[in-house]
This record gives sequence, C-alpha cells and structure tokens, in this order.
Amino acid sequence: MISPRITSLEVVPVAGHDSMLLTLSGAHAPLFTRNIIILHDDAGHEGIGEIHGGDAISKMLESYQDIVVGQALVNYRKILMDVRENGWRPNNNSGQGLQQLDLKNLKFVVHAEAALECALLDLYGKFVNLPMCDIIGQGRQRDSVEMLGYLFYIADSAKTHLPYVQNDDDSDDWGKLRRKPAVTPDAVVREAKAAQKRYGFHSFKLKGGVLDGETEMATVDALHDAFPNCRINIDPNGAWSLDEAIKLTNDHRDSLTYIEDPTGPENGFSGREIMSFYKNATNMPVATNMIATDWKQIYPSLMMKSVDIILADPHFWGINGSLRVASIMNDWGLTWGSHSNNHFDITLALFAQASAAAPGKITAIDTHWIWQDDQQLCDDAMNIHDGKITIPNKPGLGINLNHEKLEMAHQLYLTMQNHDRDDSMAMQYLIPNWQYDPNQPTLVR
Ligand SMILES: O=C([O-])C(=O)C[C@H](O)[C@@H](O)C(=O)[O-]
Ligand SMILES: [Mg+2]
Repeated sequence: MISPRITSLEVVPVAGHDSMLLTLSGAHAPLFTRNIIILHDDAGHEGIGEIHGGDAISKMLESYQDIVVGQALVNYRKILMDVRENGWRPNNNSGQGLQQLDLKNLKFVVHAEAALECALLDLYGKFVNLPMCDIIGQGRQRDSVEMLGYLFYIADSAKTHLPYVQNDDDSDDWGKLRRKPAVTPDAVVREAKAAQKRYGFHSFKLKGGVLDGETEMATVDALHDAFPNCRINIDPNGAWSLDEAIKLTNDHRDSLTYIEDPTGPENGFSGREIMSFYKNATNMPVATNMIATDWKQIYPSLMMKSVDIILADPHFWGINGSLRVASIMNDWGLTWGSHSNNHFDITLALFAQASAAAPGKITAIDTHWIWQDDQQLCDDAMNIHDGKITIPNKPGLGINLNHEKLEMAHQLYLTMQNHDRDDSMAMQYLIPNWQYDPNQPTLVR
C-alpha cells in the first residue's frame, strides 16, 4: 500500500462563547479563542486538531506549513520531530509556566505541535481504518472514558458591559443555569444537580481560589451532602498556604476524595516541596497540572512524592508524551488524568481517544466542554452520557468538521481585538484595578 501524502495545511483561529467563570486568574471573558489545524491528503481525507488560541500559537502552527506539506503520512513521527526542530516558537520565559497559573505564560507551556499530531493521527487512523485509540500509546485499554463535572463559581455578568451570552439554551436546568451567577454553596449544588441531570456525572471538581478557603470547603461539604456517592475534588490552583491547606483538609476530610494543587511555592520552597510536605501531613491523594507540566518537573515531583495524579493534558505533553506519562504512572502505581481549558468538540474527542488508550487506573477526565455544549464544530461530535464518553466505531479521531460552523466560529474570532486569554479584564469590572495574585483568592481583596 502506498502512503498518502499531505497536500495542504490550514490554520483557522476560532472563538466561542463562555460564562463569567471565576478562577484564581480572574474571570473568564465572554469569548475564548482556539486554533484549529486542518490537513488534507491525496487519499481525499481530512485530518483535524485543536489547540489553545492566541497569536503566538497561530504563528507556530502556520510555521509548520512548509515542513509538512508534501510529506508521506506514514512518516508522521519524523514530521513531528522536524516541526519541533524547525518550526517557529517564541523565546522562552523564566519557565515557571503553569506553576504560577500566570495565563500570559500559557503559550510557553502549550505544545502547538500537539494539534498537528492530532491531525496527523486522524489521517493515519483513516488510512489504516482504525479509531485513534487503537493506534496510539499501547493501544486501546477501554471502550468508554469517565469525564468529571467541572464546577465553577460564576460571577454576575450583568455587572459588566461585556457581551456575555445569556438565555442561549432553555432546554433544561443546565442550559438555564450555566450563565447565571453562582457564588454560594447552594447555588453551586444547584449547578451540579443540573449538570448531573444532563450528563450523569459521578465525579465533580470545584474550581477554587475564588472565595476564602473555609467558604470554598463549605461548598465542598454541600456537594458531598448532595452527592454522597460521587467523587469530589477542589482545585484552588495553589492559592492556599501550607498551614491553611492542612487545616482545611483535616477539617473537611470526609467530603473530599482527592485534592488538586492545594498549595504552591512558599518561603523559598518550590511548589513540589510544599506539596510533598502537605501530603506527609494529610495523606490526602493530590493531583496536579501545575508542578509537573514537563519531563524535567516530573522527576523531582515523583522523587519527592509530591503528587499521586498527574493531569497530563495532551496539549502540554503531546499525545504520545501524555501517554508516556500514563505508562509511567501506571507502572509505579500512580494515576493519570488530563487538565483542560475552554475547548470545542475536537479537543473533547482527543481527550476521549487519549484516555481510552491510557493504561491502568485513570481518574475522571477534566473538560470545560459542558460550558460550551451547543457550539460544536462537527456534526458527529461526541457527547457525555452517564458521565462517560463512548468511543465511536469510526476511523481516526471519530468526528468530522462542519465547515459552515467552523466559518461562523472564525467570523466570531474576527470580531475580537485581543486573541490572548486575559482574565483580569472582566474581573476589573467587579473590583476596580484588580490584579492577579497567586496567593490571594480572586474575590478576597
Ligand atoms: O485544573 C486547572 O488548574 C485548570 O483547569 C486551569 C484552567 O486555567 C481553568 O481554571 C480555566 O480554564 O479557567
Ligand atoms: Mg488544576
């Protein structure tokens, strides 16, 4: 059989609508951006990938064009090596990356070539007529993948003059509630009940770092009371001091199944050291997407036993890299999962395919998808039922672009002045001159 050749590479930046979700970084803006990469081959197939938005990432992807077009698809590993060596990338910064959740550093943590890897594997799966999870890592480990219900405190967008979407979906409680303010334990429980009714989640994660720690743990208690059989996790993105994290954990231990990035760097110690002290003191299983975001950081994190669960987002590690993390975690009796940011249905499909190929015990996968549900770019998008995504019996990624929907999302992108994520912009409507502080919850000023 002769390998197909890549005939074109196109990069389409797109935007989607979001709620005014609160995190340690501030408030999500009304629109978020992503980059879509589209490959064609001379067998007549289309391969797609999605990654974070922003001008630097668009430029990185565009720089791959001359390297990729004309290459034989079966050489996809060599193509990826070539773009890593010869593709454009911005000069690196201090390397702190997500350790401090400083969103301006996201472009250094994101590996743009992961979008190309996805599009190449989509084409490759179509060439050999197998779903992506059968041809990546050690091959398919499961037919369906558990996702978690990602809960946020939501600000009142009516207090801004920004074009947040409202009343876009009155089909059920989730559609009605997801754009409304929610800053109390009761409101978050209502949000969780509505999400569970639509998607059937068995696992929830609350984004913390917004209110003071005691109030956030009261929300965790209320979630546990409402869903005694569900796994509950809170992620303050390292906002708490070591002492506070230990106290909050000991006081509310029965409500938590595990915890994510409870603490960060402190008193000259790195986040990896502080999280290891935290684990010694509490014995609580700890997840991270902040202190082990690359191969260099993973080594001291595992040596110091700072984490149990690494959320190895394929966009930060590459698909193959993320599955290498999964193998190591499994061999060493630890757990793999994935972090997420706002995304479209192409990323949802990638998360499902990568998770289906991750060996061993994995944790329910993060997704922001429920906040974007109904903005699909593909007609045959995957969906979450009973808290799970089932891998479709289709080759490659398993979904196919609708070019009209893609064009609409691109037109929305063209309405934007600034394409990089900036969560302080919307936040400053609520608290004038608000600035990001890695140690101070967003509404505690
Ligand atoms: O698990 C996490 O830390 C995240 O999901 C980080 C993201 O920045 C999330 O908070 C978001 O996108 O707002
Ligand atoms: Mg996290």
